[in-house]
Amino acid sequence: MLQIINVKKSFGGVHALRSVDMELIPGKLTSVIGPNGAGKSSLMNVISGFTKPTAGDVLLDARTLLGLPPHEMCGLGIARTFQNLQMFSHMPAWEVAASGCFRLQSASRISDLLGLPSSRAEMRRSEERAHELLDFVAFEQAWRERRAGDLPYGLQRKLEISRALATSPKWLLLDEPAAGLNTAETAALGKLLKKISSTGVSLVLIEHDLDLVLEISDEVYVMDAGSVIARGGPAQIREDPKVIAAYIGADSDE
Ligand SMILES: Nc1ncnc2c1ncn2[C@@H]1O[C@H](COP(=O)(O)OP(=O)(O)OP(=O)(O)O)[C@@H](O)[C@H]1O
Repeated sequence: MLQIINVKKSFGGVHALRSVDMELIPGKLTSVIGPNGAGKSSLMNVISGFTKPTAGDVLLDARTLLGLPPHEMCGLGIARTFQNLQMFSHMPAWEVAASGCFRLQSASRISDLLGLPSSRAEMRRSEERAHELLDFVAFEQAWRERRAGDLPYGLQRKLEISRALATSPKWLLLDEPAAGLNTAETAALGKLLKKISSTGVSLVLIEHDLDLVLEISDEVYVMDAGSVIARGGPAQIREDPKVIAAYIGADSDE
């Protein structure tokens, strides 16, 4: 179980997270929604170790994740996606997916540098695995040699998901994967997330798109102004007056 215990995060006088508690159940698709400024990204950054909370703890199976370097988070089976692929923009798409495979490799740095056979075999395996994952996310063959930075939004999102899946995560944290997608792309994304969930990966979706979240989630947390204001299944959340006031009300003001 992934537990968020009494987590607070302040930036100067701004309280991005005010004592947040969550219990995320393995094997489920859990979403966190909320209006702009609710604290969703801050929460994602705390869970994934990107930023330290001002107070509180994040536990995976009763072990703290705070202060762990990225490779240890990865070793524990935690992966996250980012909203943009800036750091990979110059690489061909298939190579971005393959880059996620490297934690699984056993060839040493030295053999990498010297281009020795063990390393070359690992590279080939990574490439094969990358293409399997790109097939899994339905990333069209014709785009696989293109630079990641030149891809349309929808394909960038699929690529980012395949890169994260390449680490064989137990937990996959997704940072607003529907941002910038049109209706058809969002529907396809929903199907893909359900498919990933059905393979046993625990998904945590930070998302702005209420319809998507209510369609695909097993459990939903609703945040507003740094606090959790509701938790429940989609049907319960849809009817919750606090959610309607905070989230749908805020949306209709935009
Ligand atoms: N690095 C930062 N420095 C200062 N304030 C920050 C920082 N990051 C977030 N905040 C503030 O914390 C609050 C919560 O922001 P956060 O980005 O976590 O919300 P969000 O729910 O992800 O919003 P959005 O949907 O707009 O991305 C906001 O008031 C924001 O301005």
